[in-house]
Amino acid sequence: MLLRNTAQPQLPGQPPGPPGSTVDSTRWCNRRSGAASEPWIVPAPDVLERRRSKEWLEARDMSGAGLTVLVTGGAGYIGSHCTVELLQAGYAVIALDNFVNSVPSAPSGSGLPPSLQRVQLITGKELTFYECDLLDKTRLQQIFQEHKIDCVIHFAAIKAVGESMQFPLLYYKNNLIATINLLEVMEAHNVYQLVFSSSCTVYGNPESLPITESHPTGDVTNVYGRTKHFIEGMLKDISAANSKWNIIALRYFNPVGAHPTGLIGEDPTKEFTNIMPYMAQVAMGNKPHLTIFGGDYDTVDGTGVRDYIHVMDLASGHVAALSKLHKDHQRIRIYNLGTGKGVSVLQLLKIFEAVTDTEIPFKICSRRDGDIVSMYANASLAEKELGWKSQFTLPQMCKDFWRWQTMNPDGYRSSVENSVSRKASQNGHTVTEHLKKNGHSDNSVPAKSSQNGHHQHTNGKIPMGNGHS
Ligand SMILES: CC(=O)N[C@H]1[C@@H](OP(=O)(O)OP(=O)(O)OC[C@H]2O[C@@H](n3ccc(=O)[nH]c3=O)[C@H](O)[C@@H]2O)O[C@H](CO)[C@H](O)[C@@H]1O
Repeated sequence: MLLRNTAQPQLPGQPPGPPGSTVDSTRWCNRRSGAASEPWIVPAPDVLERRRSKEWLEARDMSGAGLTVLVTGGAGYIGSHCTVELLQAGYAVIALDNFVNSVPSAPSGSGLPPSLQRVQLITGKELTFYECDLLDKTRLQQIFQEHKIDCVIHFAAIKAVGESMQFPLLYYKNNLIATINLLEVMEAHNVYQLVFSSSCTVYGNPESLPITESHPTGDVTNVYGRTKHFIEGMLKDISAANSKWNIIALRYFNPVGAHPTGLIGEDPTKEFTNIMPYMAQVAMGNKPHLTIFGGDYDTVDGTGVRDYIHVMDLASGHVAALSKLHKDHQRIRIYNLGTGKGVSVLQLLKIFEAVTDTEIPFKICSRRDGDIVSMYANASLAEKELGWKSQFTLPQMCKDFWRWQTMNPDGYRSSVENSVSRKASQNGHTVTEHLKKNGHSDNSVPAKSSQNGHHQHTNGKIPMGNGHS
C-alpha cells in the first residue's frame, strides 16, 4: 500500500506525528506489507566511530590540531559532512557558503545555516561561518585578512549536469572564476595547501575498468565535468609555475549516504536527479516510481554501473589528504576516492529495498543522454599514499541515507532548536543545561552582521535564549 506523508512537522529523529507520538514509519512510507514496524531511532553520535575498525580508530588522524582550514561550500552536502571530520581531527574550521545549493541561515537566527548548526551538535565543537560568494573577491580577501588560514578545501561549485548544458556560461563563471579568485587570494596571503573537490566525470567514457588516476581525462560528456577538468589543468599549471603550491585533487565517484546520526544529509535546493535521493522519494511515496535509464547496457543486468561511496568515507578522505599535505610537499597529486566496487542500478535498488524494508516500483526506460555505461574506481593509490580506504558498505550507505530522509522528510526545515529541545527534555534538562552538559558554553556570541551585510557566526557558539534558526 502506498501512503503519502501527511504528517505534521516533526522533530528530527522522531517519526511523523505530533512530538512524542508513537506513530511509526509504516504510516508514511512505501513499506513492504506485513513487515514488522520499527521506528527509526536516533543513533548515538559515536555510532560512526563504532562502525570503524579498531585499527582505524587507533590510527586516527589528529593532524589538524592547532591548524585552521577554510572550507568553501561548507554548508553543502559534502562540505558539511567533511566539516564533521575536520572538527573531530582537531582543525579550527572557517566555512563559507553562498547558499546556491544549500539551505540558508534563517534571517533571525544565529547566522549559522542549519546544516552547520547540526555539525556543531554532532561534534560538540564550534566553527566559524561566513556567507560569502567566491565571485566577491573583496569579501574573500577580508576573510583571509581576518584569520590566519593554514589550508583550504574547495568544495564550492554548481554541479547539476543537465543545468550545465543549458547554462554553460553560468557554470564557467561560477566554477572557474570563483576558483581563480580563491587561488589568487590564497597566493596573496601565502596559503598554498589546497584540497580540490574533483570528480570521476573528468574521465569521460572509460577505456578500461577499474579506473586508475592515469586513465586519460578530458573527453568529458558535459559542461559541469569540463569545469572540473579545466580547474585540474589550472592547478597543474600553477603548481608548475610556483613550487610553493601543495595541492591534492580528489576525484570522487558517486557520493551517497548521510551522517549516521541522521542529523545531516543531502538537502539540495535545486531539483535532484541523482539516483539515491530519487529512489528515497519513491520509497517515501512522494514519487510513483523510479525511472531506470537504460536496461540494455552491457552490464550484469543491463542497467548502468557506478561506484557508490559513503559521504563519510569521502569526508575522511579529505582529512587524509590534508594530513598528507602537512607532511609532504608534492606540488600536485591526484587521487580517486571510491570503493572499487561497481554496482548496477537494479542491484542498488534491491539493497535499498532490503535494508529500508520498502518497495520501490520502477520502470525501465530509454538511456539518459550523456550517461556512462560503467564506472568504478581503482582507489589503491589513495590507500597506498594517503593511508585511506573506504569503510562503509552499500547497505550502510542506504540505511544512513534512509535514516536522514525519514528523520527529515522536509530536509533542514525541521529546526535544530527542536532537536536540542527534544534531547534536553528527554534527559530532564533545560536546553541550556543540555548544551552545557554536551560541551557548549552558555556564553553565546550572536552572529554579527558585517559591513556588507554578510553574517558571521563568531566561534560558532549556539546562542540560547534567542532561539535557533
Ligand atoms: C556524467 C556525470 O557527470 N555524472 C555526474 C553524476 O553521476 P551519475 O550520472 O553517475 O549519477 P546519478 O546518480 O545521476 O546516476 C547513477 C546511475 O543511476 C541511473 N539513474 C539515475 C537517476 C534515475 O532517476 N534513474 C537512473 O536509472 C543513471 O543512469 C546511472 O546509471 O552525478 C555524480 C554526483 O553524484 C557526479 O557529479 C557525476 O560526475
